[in-house]
Amino acid sequence: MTLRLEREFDVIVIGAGAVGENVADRVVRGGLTAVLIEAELVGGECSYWACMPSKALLRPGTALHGAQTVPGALEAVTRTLDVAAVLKRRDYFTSNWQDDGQVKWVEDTGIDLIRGHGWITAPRQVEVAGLDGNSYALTARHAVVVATGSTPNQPPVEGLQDIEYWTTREATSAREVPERLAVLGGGVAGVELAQAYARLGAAVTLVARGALLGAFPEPAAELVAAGLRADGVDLRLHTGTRSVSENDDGSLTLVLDGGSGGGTGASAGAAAGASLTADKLLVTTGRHPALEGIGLDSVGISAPEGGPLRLTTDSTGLVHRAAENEVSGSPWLYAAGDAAGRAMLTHQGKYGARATGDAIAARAKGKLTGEPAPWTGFAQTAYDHAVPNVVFTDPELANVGRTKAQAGKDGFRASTVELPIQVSGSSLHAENYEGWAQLVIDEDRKVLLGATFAGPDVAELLHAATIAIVGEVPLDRLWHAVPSYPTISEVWLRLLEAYGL
Ligand SMILES: Cc1cc2nc3c(=O)[nH]c(=O)nc-3n(C[C@H](O)[C@H](O)[C@H](O)COP(=O)(O)OP(=O)(O)OC[C@H]3O[C@@H](n4cnc5c(N)ncnc54)[C@H](O)[C@@H]3O)c2cc1C
Ligand SMILES: NC(=O)c1ccc[n+]([C@@H]2O[C@H](COP(=O)([O-])OP(=O)(O)OC[C@H]3O[C@@H](n4cnc5c(N)ncnc54)[C@H](O)[C@@H]3O)[C@@H](O)[C@H]2O)c1
Repeated sequence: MTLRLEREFDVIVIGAGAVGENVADRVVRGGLTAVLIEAELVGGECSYWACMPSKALLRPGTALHGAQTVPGALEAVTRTLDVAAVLKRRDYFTSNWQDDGQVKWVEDTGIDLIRGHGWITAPRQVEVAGLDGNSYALTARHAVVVATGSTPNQPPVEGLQDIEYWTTREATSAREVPERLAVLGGGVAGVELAQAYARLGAAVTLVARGALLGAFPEPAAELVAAGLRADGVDLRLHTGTRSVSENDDGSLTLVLDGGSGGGTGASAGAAAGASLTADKLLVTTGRHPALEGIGLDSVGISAPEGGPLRLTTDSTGLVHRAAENEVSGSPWLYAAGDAAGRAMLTHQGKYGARATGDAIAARAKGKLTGEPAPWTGFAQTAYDHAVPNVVFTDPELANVGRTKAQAGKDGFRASTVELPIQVSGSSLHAENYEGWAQLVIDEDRKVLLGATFAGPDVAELLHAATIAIVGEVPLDRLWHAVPSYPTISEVWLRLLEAYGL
């Protein structure tokens, strides 16, 4: 029998990904009740089809290659990757796509969970079509949080809608390695998965309409491109994809628009009019916030004429323009994580979630009115200054804060200092270590605005830069932060010397 159940909570969170979980955790810590609504697996994309499985697929190849770059260890490497063992370890990190562990955490934390699809019907009202067959009419005493994540973009390639292709979900959960894999899109997901599959034995071709990793400084992206090429990835850059069709044997043929043909490294083009045949096609052309079908129109939020449906939020995650959401009255609608459409990264989404959860609890208790001051616990100030990004390829690319171009656009008088990474630590780390580092400096305040590192195992260097940017540490004080000898961090000293200290 189907039941209609009416229930009331302080806070309703739609979406139990990493971000929704963190919002709910913080409001419960703040003394409120919370319910998570989840249509699929508790833990969301990151745990099952994104961060965890993709990194589990990449790490064994990086470890093996790392050993191969150190004489003494190199001689001990006698085999290639054990594909079955790699996939088994990936399955372990995704808990075999079972969410019991995360559900237990939710229960132990004192958060309620309703499995089903949720949508907003009016201010503070949420309807859920429960997976148990029941329907739920929920009322939020204080807040509703949209933490519904994001959805892959489908590029306008003729024939794509008629074939079965891989999104990152299929690529991160595959049980077999295809013989030939075509990857469409030269962003973060594309390069990571291209390298993972190349190292697992697939013949990989990556087609990108622009440069590889175009959002990052070119010398850093060039190093990643060289790493992919060394693994046999065929990079077709500055190359459009006109159409795709399925052949009688089930393989797929892509007709390419042809590239510029010019350039080297991360920006080399493909021959015009080329085609390529593969067994699987992975499409990684970006993602957009998952906001369709969640009832935003019922509270006055709809897509602008001819444009996509997007939310804008204040520094606590409060959604602008939602009915009855004005800060001076009683705000109730928030968005966090990928759904909020800022940086689509787990760590950044969770940071936002902590601030949103704390702000909701503080407002409920009358401890917060209006917008909080920057850098207080309720404000997501770091989104504007220091979003850390790591591309987990081999070599790695790690970047935080502003590039020089972004700094200029934001009105800073910025300069850069950059160097190849050639320090005692790096030469001990690997034979022929190749890396690159750049600092972006605010010339008026003499503090860091951004930093980029590329090279084997540089990801762990990034947090030092994040701390320096968030702390607005003056360069002449940074001079006293002495890097240990011999580590790759010695590049910090070299960069400051090159700047003139
Ligand atoms: C291949 C890949 C690799 C990545 N690797 C990294 C990485 O290494 N590091 C990193 O920081 N980021 C990485 N990301 C990004 C990261 O996965 C996302 O930023 C993160 O998952 C966002 O978390 P979220 O909670 O906002 O959304 P999600 O994890 O997508 O969770 C949203 C949840 O809401 C549920 N939901 C949606 N609509 C409804 C509804 N109406 N009712 C009920 N439930 C609903 C969904 O089922 C889902 O479980 C990667 C992304 C991809 C695609
Ligand atoms: N290590 C990590 O943190 C990590 C790893 C993977 C994904 N992610 C996140 O997941 C999100 C999605 O990753 P992604 O790589 O799909 O997005 P992305 O935005 O990084 O890259 C998308 C790429 O697709 C290209 N593209 C867009 N439209 C196209 C079209 N019509 N035809 C051809 N190419 C087109 C873009 O030029 C770009 O190179 C990103 O926000 C990223 O931050 C993070």
